[in-house]
Amino acid sequence: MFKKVSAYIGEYRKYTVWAAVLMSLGIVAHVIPYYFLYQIIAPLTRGEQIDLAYILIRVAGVAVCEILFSYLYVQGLTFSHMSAYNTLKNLRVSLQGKLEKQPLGNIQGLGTGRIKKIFTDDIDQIELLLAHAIPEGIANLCIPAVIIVLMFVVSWQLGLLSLVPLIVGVIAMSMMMKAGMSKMNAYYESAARMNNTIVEYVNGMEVVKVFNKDGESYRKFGDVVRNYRDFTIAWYKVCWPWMAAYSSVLPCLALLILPVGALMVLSGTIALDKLVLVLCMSFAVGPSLLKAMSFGGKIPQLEYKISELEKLMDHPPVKEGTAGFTGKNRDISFENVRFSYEDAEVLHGVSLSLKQGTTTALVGESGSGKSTLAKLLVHYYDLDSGKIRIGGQDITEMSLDALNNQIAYVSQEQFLFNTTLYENILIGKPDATREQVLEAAHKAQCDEFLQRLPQGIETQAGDGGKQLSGGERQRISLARAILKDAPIIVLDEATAFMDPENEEKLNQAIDEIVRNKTVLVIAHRLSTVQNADRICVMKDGNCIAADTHEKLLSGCAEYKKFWDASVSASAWKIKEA
Ligand SMILES: Nc1ncnc2c1ncn2[C@@H]1O[C@H](COP(=O)(O)OP(=O)(O)OP(=O)(O)O)[C@@H](O)[C@H]1O
Repeated sequence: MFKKVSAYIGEYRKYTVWAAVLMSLGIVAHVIPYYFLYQIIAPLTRGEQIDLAYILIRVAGVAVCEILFSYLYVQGLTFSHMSAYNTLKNLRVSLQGKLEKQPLGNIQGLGTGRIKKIFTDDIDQIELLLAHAIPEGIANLCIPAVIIVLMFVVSWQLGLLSLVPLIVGVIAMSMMMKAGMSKMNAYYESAARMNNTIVEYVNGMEVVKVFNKDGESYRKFGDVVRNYRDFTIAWYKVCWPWMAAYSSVLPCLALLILPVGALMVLSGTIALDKLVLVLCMSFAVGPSLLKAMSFGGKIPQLEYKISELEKLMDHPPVKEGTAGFTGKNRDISFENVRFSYEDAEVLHGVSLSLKQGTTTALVGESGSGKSTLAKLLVHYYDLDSGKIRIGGQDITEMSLDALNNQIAYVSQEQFLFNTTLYENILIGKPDATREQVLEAAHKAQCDEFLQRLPQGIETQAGDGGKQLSGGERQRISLARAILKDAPIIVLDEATAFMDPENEEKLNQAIDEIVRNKTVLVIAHRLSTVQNADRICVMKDGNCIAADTHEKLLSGCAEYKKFWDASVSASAWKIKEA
């Protein structure tokens, strides 16, 4: 576990070592006062006289040691926290990099709540390991070990006795870990379910309010919260008795040493001042051990969290090459593409070619695989078999960055980041000038609503872009794609939220963006794609025909059926009463 985490410490490893050294020295400073106390008490037990100066010097010694302890401990904590928080930063950055390269399905499969929990809460818990458990735990274990050795030197019998609470404490702690482990996975699974459900509930609040006020979603919410409560209590219940056992046994070393030591003094086995020395030392053992043990109890939880993190990090990324784009042009070919989500194959050997500078439309029933084909082109997933090439180059040979530079993808889900609309458009080309951003917004027909907004393009998009309407979000996404000016454009239902007037405007803008580009467009309304150079008809995960609108009308019954349906739908009128 430490090995895995320490891989992310990097140059801050030495800070963790320094932290352990400083904290150990701090604890030595914390233990020495017990020797000063012994120096005050021991002469009294021997009936010797001590003066005020003798006592004051030792009291001053105690004060200096405690100040030194505080100083060293704080310095140690400073080092350990610098190391810990830099490691957390490295972990988060690395996790983000790895997530970006994973198939989208893995990420979506885990659920937003769970990923959020791993990114924030679970990684934060590693702070406990690096900033406290390792340096403080080591310090708090080393000192009792040294003291117990010293006890053996003073009196092997009392040294042996000091091991009794230690052994009982370690047994209680390991029993607690064993019992806790059996409940821990269920507890964390339930925590992950609760997180996912809460995120789902908040995202779907609108639907819940309209359709489901007393229904399934509220029930599901209540169920996961109750479930989490039950697992938490069950977990604590099995741990508490053992926790109580080691918490009460470890600090009571003096209670054992005093009666046994008294008997030894009476039998002449040990001098009284030696017993006092061992007693004084025993006061320093309990608190340190208790602290070290408290970290021990957290280790299985950390192990679980780190393994969850690893699962996320170690999942194979999509196959990515290292080459840049070396295709000879921007022709695109899908060659016998097969693809499955989990075990269900949804594309069964699709072959399709798109000529550079032409527009190809994908049409077909809902669920026929249009969006999936588009997502495969932008390499969100690896294929089961087959190839996708751009200009003859297999997309798996090029780096994701290189592929990304070739394609602007406007998907069905128009996600905007919670920053200004300007910043949202700028994502398309981070080094663009303000004029270029405004120009892109203008081309995407954003002017009309930007003028309405009090802060125009500097308006905040809100959480996920919720401040804007669906159509407005779509236009901002298009502006992003226009700014990117990539040679290949993928438009997935790009005009889905448009009213007829806006759709007309947007189609003009799209005509302008797509000029001289290789375009793959998905649209349900056939009227929007009838002028495409080629239309590919998808059915049940197959491309059953690919041709021009006219040729398909006469040669493809499935397309004719779609076309007739779309013509009759556009002729629908709501009857006046
Ligand atoms: N993330 C996913 N996990 C599992 N199955 C999925 C996933 N996304 C899509 N599918 C399934 O794959 C099939 C193809 O879906 P896809 O979204 O590509 O169809 P589509 O033709 O674009 O549909 P629509 O026109 O409704 O958007 C469907 O059966 C769908 O249920």
